Amino acid sequence: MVVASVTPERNERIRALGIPVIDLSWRREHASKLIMRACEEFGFFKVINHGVPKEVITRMEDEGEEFFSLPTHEKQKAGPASPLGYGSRNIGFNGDSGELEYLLLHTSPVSISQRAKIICRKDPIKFSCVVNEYVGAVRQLACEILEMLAEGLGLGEKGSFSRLIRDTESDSLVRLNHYPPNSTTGGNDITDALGRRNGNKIKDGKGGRIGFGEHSDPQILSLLRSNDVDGLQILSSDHHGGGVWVPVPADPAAFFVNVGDALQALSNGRFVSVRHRAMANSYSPRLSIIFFGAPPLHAWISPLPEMITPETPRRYKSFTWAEYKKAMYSLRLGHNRLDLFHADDEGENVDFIESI
Ligand SMILES: C=C1C[C@]23C[C@@]1(O)CC[C@H]2[C@@]12CC[C@H](O)[C@@](C)(C(=O)O1)[C@H]2[C@@H]3C(=O)O
Ligand SMILES: O=C(O)CCC(=O)C(=O)O
Ligand SMILES: [Fe+2]
Repeated sequence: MVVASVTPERNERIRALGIPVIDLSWRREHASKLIMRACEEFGFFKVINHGVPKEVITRMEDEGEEFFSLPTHEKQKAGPASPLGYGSRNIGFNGDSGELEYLLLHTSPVSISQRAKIICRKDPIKFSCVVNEYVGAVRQLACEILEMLAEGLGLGEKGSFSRLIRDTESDSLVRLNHYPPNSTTGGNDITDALGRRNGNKIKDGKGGRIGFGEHSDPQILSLLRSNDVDGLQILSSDHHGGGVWVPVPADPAAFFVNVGDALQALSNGRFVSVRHRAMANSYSPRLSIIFFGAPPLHAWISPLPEMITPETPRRYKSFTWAEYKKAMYSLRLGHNRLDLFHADDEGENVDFIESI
């Protein structure tokens, strides 16, 4: 059986490097070329002039702030996250934790309206409207970016990627992460489901508090936006197979775009899913909102035929999104779960999936 690899402990290196910035008001072919390059080299870039209205963002951020400012016992009514709902410190089901609390929601309007009744008892209809409006605008931005990537690859069908997250049965998620300030500065602590306070700080190699540990996003494309508090870092690989953590300065006017594992598989490895994490080392609370664009559960993820050539043979097996989710929820946050679906491990991922 194949066992997914966990990235080994690194002697951590942190370096300020330039992050690709794409201005969506540029000429389309120019922007598309730069987006392609960013997805090939880093799997990460920042977009400005993205067209998501400021008011839509502000309304969503206000709902998040209002929810996280509720007393703990009120927030806990929307939890524990399983995986959807309110979570505090615990991430997933396999022992990962971080210095944060969060709300994880499915983006289907039916699911949002059901959750809204518990998350926002005061005005669930307003909460649903605000989230639906945000999701609609950000999904549209994700689709535009995916269509530019399809054009950049010269695919006959520009909707090859975007149709998966436009689908009404798309399994896309939206997550609000709240990282409280460092408690030694007098900030408000968070408690986990058992009421434990954050006494045991989760540290990186340099004494920083890890808010959300190293991982890649499993979906197709993630769009992250945060308030003006820093914390996000991406792992940039050097040419010796090592990596360096690159801090990403906060920019509330921008969206940060992550290539996810599913896009790496669809593009046969041409686009790389970026490993990233969030530090919670600040004096101010950090609020991030992430849209994870995903296919429907029954959709097949398979390298597109155009991406398989004699020079670039098939790297990944075909799998459904449901199979991938099953594998990911059985693994830890930091696992390289796409490793389980390499084309050269004939039949082995099937054993793995059947055994979980
Ligand atoms: C530990 C886990 C949490 C996670 C599911 C997983 O088993 C491995 C991937 C994690 C992740 C990272 C990106 C997103 O925040 C997330 C919602 C996702 O789709 O995969 C989380 C999962 C989660 O928190 O439920
Ligand atoms: O909150 C952040 O900045 C990053 C969180 C993240 O990577 C995630 O929720 O998948
Ligand atoms: Fe992430």
